[in-house]
This record gives sequence, C-alpha cells and structure tokens, in this order.
Amino acid sequence: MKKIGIMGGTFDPIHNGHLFLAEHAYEQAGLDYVLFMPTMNPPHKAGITVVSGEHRLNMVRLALKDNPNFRLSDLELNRPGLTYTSDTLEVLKNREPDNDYYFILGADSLMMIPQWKDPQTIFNLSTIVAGGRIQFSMEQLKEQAEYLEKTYKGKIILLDMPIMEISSEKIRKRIKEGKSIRYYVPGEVLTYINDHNLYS
Ligand SMILES: Nc1ncnc2c1ncn2[C@@H]1O[C@H](COP(=O)(O)OP(=O)(O)OP(=O)(O)O)[C@@H](O)[C@H]1O
Ligand SMILES: O=C(O)c1ccc[n+]([C@@H]2O[C@H](COP(=O)([O-])O)[C@@H](O)[C@H]2O)c1
Repeated sequence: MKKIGIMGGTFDPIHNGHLFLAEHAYEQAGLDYVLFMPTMNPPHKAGITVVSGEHRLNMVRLALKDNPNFRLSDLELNRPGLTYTSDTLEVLKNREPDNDYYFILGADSLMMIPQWKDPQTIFNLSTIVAGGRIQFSMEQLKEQAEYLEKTYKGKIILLDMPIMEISSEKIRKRIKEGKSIRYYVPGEVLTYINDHNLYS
C-alpha cells in the first residue's frame, strides 16, 4: 500500500507556488510520492487554457526533473470531454485499490469543492490536503474543513506552510507587460516559455 499525492492543476504555466505546496503536502502527509496531473479541460475553465496541453505537460516535466518524489501523470490529458476529479480518483482506485490517495489543492479550490462534480466520491476515495492562499484566513479554512468533514465525512489535512502568493494568472500578466518572471517559475520553465514565445 502506498500513499500517493495528486497535485492536479491547469498549470498554465506551472510555477513555484505549485511546487512549494506539493513539497509541504509530501512532507506533512507522509506521502510516498506526488503525481502532478495537468488537466485537459477543467470544467470551470473549459476552452480557456491559454497554451496547449502539450506545452503545459512539457513545462510540468521540466519543473519536476530534479525531484525524485515528484512524478508526472498524463492521465487527465488523454481523457476526452470535461475532466472531473471524481472520475480520475475512480480510475486510480480501480487500478490500484490498495493505495491511499491524497488530493492536494489550494484554499481557493477547497472552498469550491462542494460545487465540483460528485464531491462525495472525491471524499470517499481521497484525503484532501490543502494549503493556504492569500485570499483566505486560517479561520475560514478551518471552518470550511469542519463543514466538509461534517457534510461528506471528509478527511482534510490543513497544511502548516507560509503562503507564497504566486498565480499562473499573475505570471501571464507579467509576461504580457514585459516584466520578469524569474524566480516565479523554475529556471528551465522560464527558458521553455521564452524559447516558445508563450503568453506574450
Ligand atoms: N501559490 C499557490 N499557493 C497554494 N496553492 C496554489 C498556489 N497556486 C496554485 N495553487 C493551487 O494549485 C492548484 C492548481 O492551480 P492552477 O493550475 O489553477 O494555478 P493558479 O495559479 O491558481 O492558476 P490561475 O491563476 O490561472 O487561476 C489549485 O488547487 C490551486 O489552488
Ligand atoms: O471535478 C471537478 O468538478 C473539478 C472542478 C474544478 C477543478 N477540479 C480540479 O481541481 C484541480 C485544480 O484546478 P484548477 O483549475 O484550479 O487548476 C484540477 O485537478 C482540476 O481538475 C475539478
């Protein structure tokens, strides 16, 4: 039996905030490894990813290169239609029923889970591991965690970590404005974005 983290995201582009979150989840939930899983068509962003799935996947691959505890999964990129987390967890659980799955997300996603497709299945099949984001206080996160525990019998781990307020949206905006994104993303992702002239 393995404890496997899933770090799902649009990753448009992947940035140091994602890696920072996953590293704390790996450590505090005692995970064997974290699967980074770029989504093809997230329901709330359908048709509005800025660059292709192939570019997003390539950037994630570069970002994970130096960390043996982080692995890449293209499971959601090859699925037609909208991409739902409950479907992904069902696929993983059917393949390897003995593993325990930990779905890693930020506070904004924790607030939205009740509006996702089939939240009960998500809570039945995984533990949620959540990191803070600047828009939400720890009090709000604790309240939401209690609500989810009560409503869905969910298991939630709230991470103890500094908030690193980087977002893909902020990065895309900085590139458009001709500003530097050095230190917002890993060096090789920066080179990839420049070489392929992405987001400008
Ligand atoms: N800086 C951050 N700190 C903690 N969690 C984050 C951070 N950035 C993103 N996340 C979380 O990572 C997951 C994937 O995020 P996503 O790929 O949508 O990045 P994003 O920066 O939020 O993108 P965008 O700005 O385009 O909405 C989400 O659950 C999100 O809450
Ligand atoms: O299953 C859903 O209904 C659902 C709705 C919104 C987001 N998600 C997942 O949440 C993760 C973070 O999404 P995002 O758009 O913030 O990058 C990613 O793995 C998405 O597939 C899942």
